[in-house]
Amino acid sequence: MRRSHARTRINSNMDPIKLHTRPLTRSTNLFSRNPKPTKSNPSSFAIPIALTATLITLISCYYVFIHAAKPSFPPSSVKYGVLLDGGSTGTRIHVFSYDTETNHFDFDLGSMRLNPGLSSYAVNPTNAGDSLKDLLDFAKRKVPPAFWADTEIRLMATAGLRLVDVVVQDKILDSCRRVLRASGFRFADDWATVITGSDEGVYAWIVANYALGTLGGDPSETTGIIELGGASVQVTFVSDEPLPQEFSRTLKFGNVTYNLYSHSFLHFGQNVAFETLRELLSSGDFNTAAESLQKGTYIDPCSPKGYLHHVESSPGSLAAKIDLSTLQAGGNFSECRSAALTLLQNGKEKCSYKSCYLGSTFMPKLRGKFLATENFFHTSKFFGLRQRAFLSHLLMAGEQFCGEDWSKLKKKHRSLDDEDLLRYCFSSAYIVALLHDSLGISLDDERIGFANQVENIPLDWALGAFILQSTAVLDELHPSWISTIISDDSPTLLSLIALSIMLMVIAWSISKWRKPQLKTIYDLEKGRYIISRVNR
Ligand SMILES: Nc1nc2c(ncn2[C@@H]2O[C@H](COP(=O)(O)OP(=O)(O)OP(=O)(O)O)[C@@H](O)[C@H]2O)c(=O)[nH]1
Ligand SMILES: [Ca+2]
Repeated sequence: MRRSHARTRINSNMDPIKLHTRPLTRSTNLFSRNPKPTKSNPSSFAIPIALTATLITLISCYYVFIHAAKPSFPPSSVKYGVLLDGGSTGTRIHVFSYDTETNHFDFDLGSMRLNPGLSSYAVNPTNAGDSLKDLLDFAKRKVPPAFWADTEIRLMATAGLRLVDVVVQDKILDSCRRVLRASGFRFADDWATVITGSDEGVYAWIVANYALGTLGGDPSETTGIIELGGASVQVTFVSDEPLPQEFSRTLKFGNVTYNLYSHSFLHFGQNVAFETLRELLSSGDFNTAAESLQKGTYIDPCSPKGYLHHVESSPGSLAAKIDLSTLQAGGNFSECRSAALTLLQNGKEKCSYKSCYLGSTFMPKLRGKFLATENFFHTSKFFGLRQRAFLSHLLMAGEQFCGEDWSKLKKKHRSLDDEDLLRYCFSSAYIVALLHDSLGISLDDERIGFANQVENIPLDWALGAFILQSTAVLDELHPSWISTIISDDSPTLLSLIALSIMLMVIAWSISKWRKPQLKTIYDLEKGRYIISRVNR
């Protein structure tokens, strides 16, 4: 075939390949009129199709006969962890897992809470361990038995036990150690301890920034935490101020160093603060603005009018029952707020640091964004506030609640028991006195987010402790995209499908690349069709 002639006449950049076809009329499109079907070269298409079919068959076989058939037994790369959080109002057990291959944490294997807390065993400390048994049974239902012996269990007690005399603390912990040794999980006696408030704050900071994806990133982009617990308040955030050693924590994640201020303010937790305030009011040691109506009775501005006080015990301390019958409910938000502020500022005159915002304890100026958790969250949720709500909204809601008559409040909130409903006058006033009057957060500042979780990650300091315990190098902590996108039950299968799709695309493009682009053209000189290759 004359290449040059064929080329100039038909299309100069075509290399004709010789094939017999039928004549073409003038008006016909070069490609129409179904020329006699040319016998295509089977090898040019069959390869990618065969490859793809093989791949899909293999994957289906894998999934049907291997993956799906195998018992739901976690891979050996999975490590379980059980952590008991010994809080002042209750003890809760958390079961977590961590896959050392995918860096993937599973936080929602379950948690269970039992009230009251360990500190309520101060009067009979040797029974404290028995309070853990139901919690341990719960954990054993979550961890496969084959993993129990390798699963570490730790008890970390917080403010509730910090308030108890050290001798009693040890008796309570020994009773717990006895039960934990016999639990079937892996346990060592020094894994049952009262952790420092500073550690508690650091663990909470870790889980918050892990959940926000800022752990391992720029320190100035991290988020601080303020946790209002039952017996203590934790404040932890990155500070660029020089910090006295007792308040300073340095954390390294990968090549990033975080200089943290971290402190736990004991007695400032909401439950203990409320009990302390009412104790002071009932003994007449607290000069509130409102005068008592008759001798021997005192106004309680933090309880809505019509609420009847009764004899109360204070969990977590050795104190005997307090007689609150001398109190008369006189719900008044601003008076409750100023009474709360008096509590928070108690001892400020003894401040020996550059700045003390709570009592006489050092705290640098708050900087950046904060997540306010636990009671901050519960109270904001009760008043229906948005996550990033202004304190001014809480102030208005608190004023209305405190000023409402108790009988009306009970009708409006039938599902809540009296003690739960009562706390919202004090908690709203206490939070404004804490965050605005003491820490200086303005009433219209959006820096504060009220939350107890970020997406599906609970902001439990226990989780932060497990994260530290499970991973040596935290900067790998943030899970890779593949482990966050793919659900836990089929990472392998989904990645195989992703792989096969990729291979199919590669196979297709190879076939396209190798398969010559052919055109059917009519060679006038020869009076017949030929198929020619298109050059790129
Ligand atoms: N309003 C409200 N408060 C709740 C609810 N559940 C728990 N709380 C309170 O929220 C606080 C829970 O914070 P936690 O940190 O768990 O308290 P804790 O661990 O027992 O106390 P600490 O030892 O100080 O940490 C406690 O003051 C509880 O009384 C709830 O559903 N509603
Ligand atoms: Ca707590």
